[in-house]
Amino acid sequence: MQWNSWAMHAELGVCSKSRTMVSTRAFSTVLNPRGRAFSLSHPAKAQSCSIAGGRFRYGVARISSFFPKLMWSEGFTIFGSPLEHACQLWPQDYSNFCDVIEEYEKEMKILARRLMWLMLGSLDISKEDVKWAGPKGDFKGANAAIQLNSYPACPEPDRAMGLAAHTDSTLLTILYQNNTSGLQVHRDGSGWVTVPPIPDTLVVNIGDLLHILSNGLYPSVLHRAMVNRTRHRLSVAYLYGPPPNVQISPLSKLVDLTHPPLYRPVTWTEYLGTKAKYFDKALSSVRLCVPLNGLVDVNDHNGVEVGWT
Ligand SMILES: O=C(O)CCC(=O)C(=O)O
Ligand SMILES: [Fe+2]
Repeated sequence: MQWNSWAMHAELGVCSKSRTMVSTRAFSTVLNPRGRAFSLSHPAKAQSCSIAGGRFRYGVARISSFFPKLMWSEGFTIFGSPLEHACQLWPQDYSNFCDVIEEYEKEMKILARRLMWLMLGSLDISKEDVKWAGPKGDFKGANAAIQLNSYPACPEPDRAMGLAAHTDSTLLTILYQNNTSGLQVHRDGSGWVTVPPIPDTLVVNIGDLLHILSNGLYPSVLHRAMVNRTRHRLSVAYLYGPPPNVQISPLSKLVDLTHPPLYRPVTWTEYLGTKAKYFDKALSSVRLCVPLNGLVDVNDHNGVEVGWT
């Protein structure tokens, strides 16, 4: 199978079961501006920053600290079960939110594993080649988080940015967008390309860890989110990564004399720390040598301006 390496539209009919479509539709209820998460009062959202040791995080994008201006967005990050926080945010009625998140998480985990093996299989990588995937190749120890993003309508969309250009620190990210455009990916030669929402379709973005694992054969995708003058945009990112303390390095089958390992081994935990410190220079900070084709990492943005005016 030929994969488009910058972003893939994963047709749900092919890659998953119809239950995932139910889940994505249910998001309209739990995320709708007049519905749930983002309609909470500011104190309630702020409170969710501080409960239960950061398993549920509300706030501005983590990458905000690298930019002088605030981004036009807010987000909830959910690690593991949302139950404890949802109980506190909606004491009378938390089960719908939890049910949708938990069902979605279950479906995404299955889809992420399938996508991993489709992509690795295309490189001739089999279960024996990825020890940390486990004897059954089910990536049992894999870790994931769900990131709910909200981009309110913006009166001056040309002067604001929803989410500035970045690559994800994941193996892959499976993205659901509501019916409002905003996601753009960067392609060499073409510049910023809009990835419009297509009903019942998810977008798959390659993250930095798959870039490392594939020794650059699956380059991570530089992407950003624009805002809209009249429409409130919502997106849900399923951030999929390896077990936090497993060393990720270029797979030995992909390395030889003419294809030396381009990156040193790094754990997800370590890489997240590196990203928090170096942001767009994170991937090159773990690079061992320049690829023979001379191309630098997309994460270095190939000279692309990551800010906005
Ligand atoms: O909202 C989007 O389309 C992009 C979200 C994103 O890039 C992220 O959550 O990392
Ligand atoms: Fe992202």
